[in-house]
This record gives sequence, structure tokens and C-alpha cells, in this order.
Amino acid sequence: MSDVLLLEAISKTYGKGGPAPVPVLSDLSLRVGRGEVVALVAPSGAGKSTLLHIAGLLDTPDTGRVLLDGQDMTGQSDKARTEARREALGFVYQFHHLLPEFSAIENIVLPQLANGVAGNAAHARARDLLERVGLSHRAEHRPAQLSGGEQQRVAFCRALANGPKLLLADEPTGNLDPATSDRVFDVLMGLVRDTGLAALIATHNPELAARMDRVIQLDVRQG
Ligand SMILES: Nc1ncnc2c1ncn2[C@@H]1O[C@H](COP(=O)(O)OP(=O)(O)OP(=O)(O)O)[C@@H](O)[C@H]1O
Repeated sequence: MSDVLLLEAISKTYGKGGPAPVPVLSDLSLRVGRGEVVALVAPSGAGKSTLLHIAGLLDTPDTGRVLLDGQDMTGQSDKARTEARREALGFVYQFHHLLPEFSAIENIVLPQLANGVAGNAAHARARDLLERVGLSHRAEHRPAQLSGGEQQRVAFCRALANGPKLLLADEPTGNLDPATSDRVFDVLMGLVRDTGLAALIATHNPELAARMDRVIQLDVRQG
């Protein structure tokens, strides 16, 4: 299985060289293969967000390498990283961050237009994604008119709108009640499996983690 994401010997310390350095990641390596769904389980403060930011090319490690689909992103320009992020990565957060003034379908169309997709094709893809998550009938509604679980399903569609190679998710169902979280997670797994993309999904929920292909546990560093 080829690696979609490969982190090699990553280290990160905040405030390095200052009076109160915070070492967070030390010599961490991980890989996510094509079609693989990996759970990232970490107690609060262990560096889960730091790791997702590094994997998502939003932050850089002090040492180590980040390879995305075989391409070494270490030392690449901001422009190249932004491009790679737009083309290869999809993000889902605990709170959906949908644009409130746009409808569900527009929230899925807009990132495609920003990537140069033609309007008709972008709408067709958005409709297809909404159908897959059972929300065709809510396409014209704005986020505030949708339930929390529905908003999160729209956020999944948006993350997948540009056909990413890797989905990075930070507690994607964390703000939902347990029953809704379970249902919405099923939808996410269905989407990921259908599209064959790789996913790294951070969760505090051991039951959700157990349903993924592999679990990576991060521990809090002492000192
Ligand atoms: N900019 C920063 N400067 C200094 N310390 C930081 C900075 N950002 C994060 N940290 C510290 O690094 C550690 C890891 O932070 P991170 O946000 O990655 O944790 P996390 O595992 O995502 O936690 P949570 O699950 O609570 O969100 C924490 O102790 C945090 O206080």
C-alpha cells in the first residue's frame, strides 16, 4: 500500500530557545496508506492539533519530514504548500465552520470554484455529495436552518468537494450527542470508503476509534 501521508521523525517544541519551551512532539513517525482510515487518539494537550496542523501543512515541524502522496513537503515555499493543501487535503473540524450566509450547496460549490472547477460541474458534484449523505432535500438551506448533525454532514461534503487524497478530521462528531455522533460518523465512514481516500481522524471516543483500520495513540510529554 502506498503512503498518502508519511510523517518521518517529527519533532516540535513551542517557544524553542525562549524561557519556557513546550516540547510537544518528539521523533514521531506515522503513515496513512491509500484507502486507510487511521484514528488519532490523544489526551488533551498531547499534541493532536499540532500533529494535524503539521500533517495539514498549516505548520512546520522543527525537524523531520512530511511527505504527501510521495512528495516531500519539507522546505517547500508557502505557495507550494497552499497549493498542495488546496489540491490534496480536505479538513473537517469539530465545529463545522460553514459560511453562514450561504446555502448548504453553495458551501460545497464555493471551494470548487476557487479551485477552477466550472459552475455546472461544481453544482453537479455538490448535489451528488449531498445525496450521498442524505441531504438532497436540504440543499438550499443555510447552516442556521440545519441541525448540528446535518451541518456536520454538509461539512464532510465540503471537505470532499475537491476530491482530496487525504482527509484530516479533528473530532468531526465531537459536538454531537452520542446517538447523532454515531450516525454521522457512519456517514463519514461511508463517504471515505466510497471515495477510497485516506483519512486521519482525531477522536476522544474509543468506540469510534475502534471502528477505524488502525489506532495511533499520542501520549502527553512530561517536561
Ligand atoms: N503556540 C503555542 N505556544 C506554546 N505552547 C503551545 C502553543 N500551541 C500549543 N501549545 C502547547 O502544546 C501542547 C499541545 O497542544 P495541542 O493544541 O497540539 O494539544 P491537543 O492535543 O490538540 O489538545 P486538545 O485536545 O486539548 O485540543 C499543549 O500543552 C499546549 O499548551
